[in-house]
Amino acid sequence: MRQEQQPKRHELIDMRVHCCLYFIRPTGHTLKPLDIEVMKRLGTRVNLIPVIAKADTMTPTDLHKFKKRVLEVLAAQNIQCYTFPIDSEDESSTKRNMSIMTAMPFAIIGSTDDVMTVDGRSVKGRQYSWGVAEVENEDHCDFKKLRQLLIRTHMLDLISSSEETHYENYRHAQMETRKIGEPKVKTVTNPKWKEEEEALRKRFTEQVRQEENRFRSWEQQLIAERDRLNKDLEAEHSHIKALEAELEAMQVGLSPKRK
Ligand SMILES: Nc1nc2c(ncn2[C@@H]2O[C@H](COP(=O)(O)OP(=O)(O)OP(=O)(O)O)[C@@H](O)[C@H]2O)c(=O)[nH]1
Repeated sequence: MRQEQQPKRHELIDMRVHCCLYFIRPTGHTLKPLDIEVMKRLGTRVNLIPVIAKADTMTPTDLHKFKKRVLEVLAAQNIQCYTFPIDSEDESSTKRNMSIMTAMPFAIIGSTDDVMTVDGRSVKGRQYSWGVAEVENEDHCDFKKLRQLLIRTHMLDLISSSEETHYENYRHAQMETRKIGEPKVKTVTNPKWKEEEEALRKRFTEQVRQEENRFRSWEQQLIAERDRLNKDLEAEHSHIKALEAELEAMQVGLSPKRK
């Protein structure tokens, strides 16, 4: 957005994130509250694609149940995940889109190792005593479908929906709350910084309180000293008045004798 506000806009570099793969732990239960909260926030900002990691750690039945539960939670919590139109003019594309969409959330096996299958094929996968979990086998996981979506069939759609939906929403919100050309107000969200900020604020308040007390007692001392000096002054005044009266009396007493 800052690039858009510059005088020269023809060499814009697209720094937007077009897709976010959210890896879900293969717990077999359901989504954690933290997953829900984070996915809720991400879903409104970016094309969010949920992925179940380490799919080889679950049996196909458990995986199926887990996927179902995750989908139910996503729907119940109104979490916005990336979707695309299924129907296409070409029947095979419609079929392909359907198979990709029904695989969500994608269950993935990750490996960079080449291993040997029992039937003698060298594949990317994970070797176990019971056999090989193959990364690119659609019966084992959804890696191929995810790869197809990301870099073959829907890459353009991911880019354009980032632009048309997520960026437009962001732009709209920013234009409503920010004056053109003004930098974005940065808010401190790190909980550790918040703690430090809170501790600093407490220390500052405590120091201010101590200083105020010190000034108050100093003020009391000054007032007491002023009162004492005033009293002394009054006493001196009375003393002088008494002396004056005495002097006057003496002068009155002396005057007739002289006559
Ligand atoms: N069973 C199984 N293990 C996996 C799979 N993918 C990764 N692992 C293992 O999980 C561990 C973490 O894998 P990484 O590739 O380092 O994942 P990461 O997200 O970088 O993990 P962090 O280091 O925690 O950030 C390693 O021991 C991997 O061998 C998988 O699909 N199945």
